[in-house]
Amino acid sequence: MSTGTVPKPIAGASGFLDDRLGAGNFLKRNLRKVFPDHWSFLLGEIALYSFIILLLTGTFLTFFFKPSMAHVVYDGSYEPLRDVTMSEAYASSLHISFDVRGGLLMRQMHHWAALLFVAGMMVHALRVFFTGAYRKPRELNWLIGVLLLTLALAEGLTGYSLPDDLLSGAGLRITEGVAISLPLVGTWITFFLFGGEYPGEDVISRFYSLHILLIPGILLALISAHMVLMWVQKHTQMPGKGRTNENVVGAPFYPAFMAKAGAYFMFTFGVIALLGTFAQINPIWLFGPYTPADISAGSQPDFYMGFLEGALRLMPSWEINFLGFTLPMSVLIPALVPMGIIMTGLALYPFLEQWVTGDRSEHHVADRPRNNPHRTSIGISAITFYGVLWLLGANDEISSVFHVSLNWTTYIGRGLIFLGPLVAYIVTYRICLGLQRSDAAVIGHGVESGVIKRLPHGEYIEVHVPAEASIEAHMRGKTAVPMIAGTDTDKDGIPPKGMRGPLGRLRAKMSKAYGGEKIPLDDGHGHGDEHDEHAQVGPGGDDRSLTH
Ligand code: HEM
Ligand code: HEM
Repeated sequence: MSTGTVPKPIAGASGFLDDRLGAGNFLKRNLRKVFPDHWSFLLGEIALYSFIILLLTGTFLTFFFKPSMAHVVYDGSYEPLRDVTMSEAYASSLHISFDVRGGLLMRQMHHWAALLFVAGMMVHALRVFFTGAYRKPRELNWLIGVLLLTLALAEGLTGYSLPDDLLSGAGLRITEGVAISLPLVGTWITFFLFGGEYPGEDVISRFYSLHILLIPGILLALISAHMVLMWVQKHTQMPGKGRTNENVVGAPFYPAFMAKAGAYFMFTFGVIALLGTFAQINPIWLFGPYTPADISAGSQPDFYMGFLEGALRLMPSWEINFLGFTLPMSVLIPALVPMGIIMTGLALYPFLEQWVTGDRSEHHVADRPRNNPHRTSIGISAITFYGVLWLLGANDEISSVFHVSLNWTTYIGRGLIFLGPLVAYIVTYRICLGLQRSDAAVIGHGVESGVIKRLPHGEYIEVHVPAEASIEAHMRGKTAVPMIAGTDTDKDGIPPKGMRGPLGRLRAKMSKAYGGEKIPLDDGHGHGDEHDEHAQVGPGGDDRSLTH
């Protein structure tokens, strides 16, 4: 949607392009495109800008990093490791850290940007999830997002394996353990990845190709597709005054949004530069080179790998021996199940929700999380599941800092992994309903004005006034969660098509539950409604009904 007259700079630029490419109208239309405004829409931008910084700092690192496992004797300026034999990869990472001007800053900025990239992406995905912004027509962009998240984890893993110090070696060792545990293809994959027996001489150069070429290339292509789709489909907007499924209320891309985005990029850059300057990250020189025989104490992966590490630590040591083959469930289950549950669950969610609700309409106004309590509870349950695994990834630290036995952290973790999501679901559900009731109370009774009034019979009440129009419009932007129509049986007792058989019955039940809770906004049964303190009285003292 475009607004107002075309500003001079756009007219100039579009005239120039029109004369040469005939693309003036395209530019005019798109530069005036309206973007809605909400703080949570900035989360995706954090991921975007961190990615740009990763490309810039990563390119700098490639000038000096040597992806080779050939042995060299270190003769750089870091005294404690002088004359130690190590791989060229490790020696070059030390060289970057101590002898290349600005090298350590670039390494640290690269690492911090990687953390911010994944963290930004995660909270962005949560924002999209909790507001239901993945619904039609944005399912494709959601799927691209899930792919981006998976690739980012692979990019991080290949990245922090590159320096070939003791810490990255510990990560590689786990990667090898997981790969070799795969039934049938495990040994082959491991030999392919490591170029023979672990650790071999090839893995760093292979990870290097993946890390600087293949994965960033795919990431770049997918991020571009993600942005184009977002542009074409338009952004969702939060409910509010005048906002409907048919319009977009906000500021035009040029100049308002562009200025904001530019400033926000600078801000992200500044934060990463400050972190890179002042907060040490991955001090590879502390632990020395990787040798398979050494075990590093206190080694922790980057935060985004913590959940897989936790899953490994949580799992009992089960294995199945069959016809001379061993299936190490203690590695296989933690490697495949959490990743499988979380990523597959994420990818399928929009389609499952569509199947359950039967809702095939387009949604351009986002939901407030409280207004879809089941979705919100499922999301918080998933976060709890992930969080327990993540915490368990650091159970050695928890054990030593809090002086509890390591075994107990594991036992408690094993209980929490089942119990935690359940409790989280119930609590979140109640909180959502409570928040809906409080909205209903505001709409039904207005907000406290601070004015105390004495009634003729002596009672004191606080006068309530209508909430600000914009707040009320925000609260009223609530659409009921649909249910499949006709879940009931017909006169012969036969359920409608698509609802027959065990799966159909399950679908009908889920549909009823998912769309079932209804707290009307004007139900007037907000908190403490029976008391007069909620009397609907205007500021002037007249009795005034606020029911709309
Ligand atoms: C074109 C893009 C990229 C290039 C050219 C690049 C290049 C590099 C190079 C050469 C290193 C080894 C340097 C060293 O460790 O001293 C490295 C390390 C690393 N990369 Fe990247 N990278 C890119 C993108 C990414 C992305 C998207 C991520 C994040 C998910 C990432 C995460 C990491 C991590 C965690 C390290 C370890 C840093 C450290 O040693 O502390 N990289 N990268
Ligand atoms: C490299 C990582 C990513 C980047 C750079 C990125 C960037 C963005 C940006 C800038 C927007 C528009 C502003 C906003 O809504 O925040 C957006 C929208 C969107 N993103 Fe992402 N995103 C990434 C990953 C993801 C992931 C992991 C998911 C989901 C699993 C996802 C799903 C979506 C969806 C569905 C929209 C449209 C939302 C709407 O219109 O309200 N994105 N993305």
